[in-house]
Amino acid sequence: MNGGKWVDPAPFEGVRPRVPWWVLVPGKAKWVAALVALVWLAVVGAVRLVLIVVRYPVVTLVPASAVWCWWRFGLSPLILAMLSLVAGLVIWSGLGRDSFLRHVWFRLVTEWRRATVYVPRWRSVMRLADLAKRDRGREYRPRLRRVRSEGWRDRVRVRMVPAQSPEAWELRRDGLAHSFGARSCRVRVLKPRVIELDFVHADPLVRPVTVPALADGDVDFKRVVVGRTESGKPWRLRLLGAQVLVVGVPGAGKGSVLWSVVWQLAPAVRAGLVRLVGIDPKGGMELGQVPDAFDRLVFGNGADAVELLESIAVEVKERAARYRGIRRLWARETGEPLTVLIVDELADVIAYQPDRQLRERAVRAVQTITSQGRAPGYVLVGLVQDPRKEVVGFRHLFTVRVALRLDEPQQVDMVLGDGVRQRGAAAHEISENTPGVAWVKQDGQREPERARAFHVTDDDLAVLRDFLRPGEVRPFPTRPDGAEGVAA
Ligand SMILES: Nc1ncnc2c1ncn2[C@@H]1O[C@H](COP(=O)(O)OP(=O)(O)OP(=O)(O)O)[C@@H](O)[C@H]1O
Repeated sequence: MNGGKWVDPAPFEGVRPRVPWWVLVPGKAKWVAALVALVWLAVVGAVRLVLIVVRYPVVTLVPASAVWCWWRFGLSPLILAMLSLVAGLVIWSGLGRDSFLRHVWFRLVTEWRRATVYVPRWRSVMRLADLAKRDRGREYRPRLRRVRSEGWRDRVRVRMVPAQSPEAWELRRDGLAHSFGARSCRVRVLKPRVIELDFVHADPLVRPVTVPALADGDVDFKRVVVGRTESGKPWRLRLLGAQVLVVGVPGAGKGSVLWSVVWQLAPAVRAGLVRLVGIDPKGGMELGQVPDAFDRLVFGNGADAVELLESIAVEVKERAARYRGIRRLWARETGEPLTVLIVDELADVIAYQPDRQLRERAVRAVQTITSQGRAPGYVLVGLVQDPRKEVVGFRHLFTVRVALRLDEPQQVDMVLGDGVRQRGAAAHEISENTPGVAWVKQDGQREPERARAFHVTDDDLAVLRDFLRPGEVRPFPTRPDGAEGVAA
């Protein structure tokens, strides 16, 4: 009222207070919900803690035990315990270097590198490499999962963000390697959305691999050991049911792959289970070193070589016809030897032969052997320097491809197939100082493997010659009871 006159009050302009939704929940339910949330947080926290302790025991358990020991017993017992621990580790490293490295040293390096390299740099590298994405204000960043150091490489597991493909990582391999202080980086797919990055710090194949002792014994033709892979496992080369192409520039070590195969097959050759046939267009410089290993051997790339190829192609067809409907793959029960045809410098026979007719006959025979020889037990191991299409036009018929040192990156694609170089198979970067090192790709296996063939020295070849002396070679096993058919 103002002098008896009504004045409207000013409208209320205050902001109506907004209360969170849970304030409206009845009191009892609120307490129950809070309790459930607390228990949930405690469980998640405990699980995470256990995971951290299991994954990184050194940086968690050692300081925790030290603090407990100090608190419980005092400083002197702690120092004594530490000294005993160090002494124990030194003795362990002396007695069992490998187990010490695996269980102690590499674990330490793992935890050190995770804490000092990967965790601190991860976020910024992901952003700068364009591997983290933003959508409606939210950042999607690849998750850094388990890290495992093996001395020469760090294996870093990553969970990709949605809609990301491994190719996005393969394209950034070099940048990632530089960012994390590694010499190179390779990408492997583990399962959907999870990949593993190999950050390589050193080459574990710098030292030559010596051949094992020659001894009679069974040879598994699907897994013939011809060297060592970079993870320290035997390099197993499939021969049975495969055709093998070995490519490398001069001096890359093709000879060592060839002789590693012969070395491992030698007991089977002596037992008559394997028949080696060889063509050496270089006049016998290579295969002529152990001529007794071969059932038939031709030096040169002329008519003799072509006739040999044609006779093998005829055998392939004849054996395939006999096996048809009875067996799908050669086995020793057939009583017939597995035939391994080794052609050193295949291009000399099928591409560089100046006589067109001879060349075409050789190509036809080699194509027959590679395309039909798998089931009846005929394996071609072909070695070439130049993988171009004009030289080997039917590379796809070789199911196992070995790329030793090559000159150009394009040659790697030619030998190993498209996309394999992108995953890290850099055969063109193999050092001249490590002959025998190769990238191997087998059909049906996504990831290529890096390995080094045995170093078969002249002395080893002398041992091989001795082992395969003619007197020692037994006759090929005849078919059971001279039967025409083949046992199933
Ligand atoms: N696996 C290996 N480990 C260590 N040294 C090797 C290995 N393979 C080859 N070498 C060495 O590298 C050199 C060249 O090897 P090799 O003659 O086998 O190469 P290549 O590719 O067959 O060459 P070319 O095409 O000229 O015949 C040789 O001195 C050999 O001793």
